[in-house]
Amino acid sequence: MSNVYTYQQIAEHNSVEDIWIVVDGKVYDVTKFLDEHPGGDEIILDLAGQDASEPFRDIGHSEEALKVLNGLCVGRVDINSKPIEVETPETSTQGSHTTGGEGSGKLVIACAIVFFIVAYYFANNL
Ligand code: HEM
Repeated sequence: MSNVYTYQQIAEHNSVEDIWIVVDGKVYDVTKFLDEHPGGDEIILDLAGQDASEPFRDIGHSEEALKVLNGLCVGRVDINSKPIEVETPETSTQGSHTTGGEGSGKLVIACAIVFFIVAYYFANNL
């Protein structure tokens, strides 16, 4: 595999539709493998467009995993390029903005006010 890519070029492949990762100086297109990954897609998405050598090794992937990885190779990293910060893609489970906490806080205050009004009413009428 003779294609050589800089970290800048690799970082551009960081969306769910097009995702590359680096393992030990080689570049892998994991787009199609994402759904099949036994460790889940999120874990790979977090490393989209970046060097995943350490996390990949830390998991202790099997020989079988290494074979799959080999089949996904699209080139190698330009040795003169330096790793850069990459924004990881949003997934459907992230980024949901709930206002439930704030809403229930207001409800507690409203209940407390009602409680004190009722208590005041009874205290003055008994
Ligand atoms: C393209 C790269 C990758 C390939 C081809 C791959 C392949 C596999 C395969 C085949 C397994 C099943 C167990 C085994 O055979 O070792 C597996 C499990 C796993 N992988 Fe990956 N993996 C990749 C990248 C990663 C990365 C970057 C991480 C994260 C940091 C990761 C985390 C995991 C975890 C946590 C499991 C364990 C799942 C379990 O046993 O519950 N993988 N992977």
